[in-house]
Amino acid sequence: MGCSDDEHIVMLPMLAHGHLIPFLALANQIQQTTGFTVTIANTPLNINYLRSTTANSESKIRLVELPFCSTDHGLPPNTENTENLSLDRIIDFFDATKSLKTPFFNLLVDITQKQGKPPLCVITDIFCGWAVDVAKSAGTVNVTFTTGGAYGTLAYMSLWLNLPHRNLDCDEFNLAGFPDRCRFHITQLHRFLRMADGTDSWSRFFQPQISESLQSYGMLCNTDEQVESQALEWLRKFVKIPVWSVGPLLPPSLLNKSITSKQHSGKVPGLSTKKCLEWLDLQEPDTVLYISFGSQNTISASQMIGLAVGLEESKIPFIWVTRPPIGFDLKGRFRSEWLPEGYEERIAAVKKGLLVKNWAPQLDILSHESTGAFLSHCGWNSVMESLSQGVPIIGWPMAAEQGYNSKMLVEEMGVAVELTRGVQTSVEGKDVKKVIELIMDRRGKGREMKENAAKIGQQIRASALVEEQGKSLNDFVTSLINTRQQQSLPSSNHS
Ligand SMILES: O=c1ccn([C@@H]2O[C@H](COP(=O)(O)OP(=O)(O)O[C@H]3O[C@H](CO)[C@@H](O)[C@H](O)[C@H]3O)[C@@H](O)[C@H]2O)c(=O)[nH]1
Repeated sequence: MGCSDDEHIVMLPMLAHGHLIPFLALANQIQQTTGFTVTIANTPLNINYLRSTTANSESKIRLVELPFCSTDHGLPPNTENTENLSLDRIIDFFDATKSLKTPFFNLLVDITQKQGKPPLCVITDIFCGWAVDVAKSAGTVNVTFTTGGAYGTLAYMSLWLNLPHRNLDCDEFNLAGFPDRCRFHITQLHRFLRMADGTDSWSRFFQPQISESLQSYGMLCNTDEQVESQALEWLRKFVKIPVWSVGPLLPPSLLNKSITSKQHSGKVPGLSTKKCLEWLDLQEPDTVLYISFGSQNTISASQMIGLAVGLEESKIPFIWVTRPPIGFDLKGRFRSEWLPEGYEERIAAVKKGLLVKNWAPQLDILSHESTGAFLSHCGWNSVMESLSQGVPIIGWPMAAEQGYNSKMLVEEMGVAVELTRGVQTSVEGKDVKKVIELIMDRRGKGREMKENAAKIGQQIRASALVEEQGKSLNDFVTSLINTRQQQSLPSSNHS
């Protein structure tokens, strides 16, 4: 490869749970594959969080704090993460992250002085387009990392850069980067994107950050060449910079399918993990519906009632991660009045349902043999975790690129059915019951989805092995080193 292990790569994830974790997983892969020093920079509370998740592991990743004061930007004290921020404030928070520019530059200068050469590259989030210039000023290059998949990332970028839904009379439209057959629908767009016109605060943040990030040396995408071959082809054409697929970055515990409470993922299970696994052990294989909306989303109060009614009427066993509905403190106490009267007692009495407050051991649940389907907001990590276990999905996309992930799962992969979109729709018990019956049906459409998910699951588990991802990472690192060597040659050698 023509490289030495004294190389250094510096990473900067966006300040959000769904981004920190894939960055950490990528950092570990790079470290294991290349032996390079890898530093992750972020704000103090996020570094603390990363430190706590790596405390008992062998991780050799360096974690460096960058100063950030949320109140300087009119945000609540100690806001360093999108979690618990209302949607209206998220764009102010994203905007505030641009203040990391100077501390990040100073970190690169410091590393350069100590090592006698600049880092090989910096790997930053797709929302940190400003890092392209910072990397250049520090004598290195920026590589942009998308924590989403190829299809979702392409749709997200193209929509923000082109705003094709503006000035249209109909609700369906084509999108640059996709073939004509992939028609998009206005309801697949998040509320803020739907209203964006290029002058609003969301456009003013996303348009320059995305277009600047496309000036990077290359892009890393959290997906696999086999799983998203077509979408990767479209993405490469659109971004016009090299794209390396380095994913899906899944925890090793998911790579061996099917565990029960007796052979759980290795850690000593916490109380909630133990409870969930023991409950799952009581159920028949492939019968349980798992319901969760990721790390930071919840649904509206009326949707919660509709979902509860549908679950009860369908009579299937389920585990539901419940959070206070929209408008209430997400970390607050869950009140029984948010569910139909006597609900929790009734479902507990018939041992049909388990409500887990706020956070569940998702990986353990999805890899349990009793789990048969997942009602999900279609965040990319949830999608890959579910499919890696051959578990088909009921889509309920809410924000970010989730609507496009869901579209791909339904139209391209045949592994999902959509229940609804967003948090403003009305969800009726009978509609919930209908999609559950469809996905749990082990004949017809349900069986087809299950079989497709099983096939994709095999591909994902094979490609998520360290050696497989190592190939793509080696390729990426070799390209960086060759480019640096070519650039340091005397100019006469270029001619
Ligand atoms: O009760 C829970 C809920 C979530 N998780 C874990 O939290 C992660 C959630 O990630 P994801 O499904 O991607 O959802 P978000 O946290 O909402 O992810 C954000 O980041 C993703 C990656 O960029 C995007 O695809 C999403 O749209 C964006 O909302 C997964 O690893 C889950 O296993 C749990 O372990 N327990």
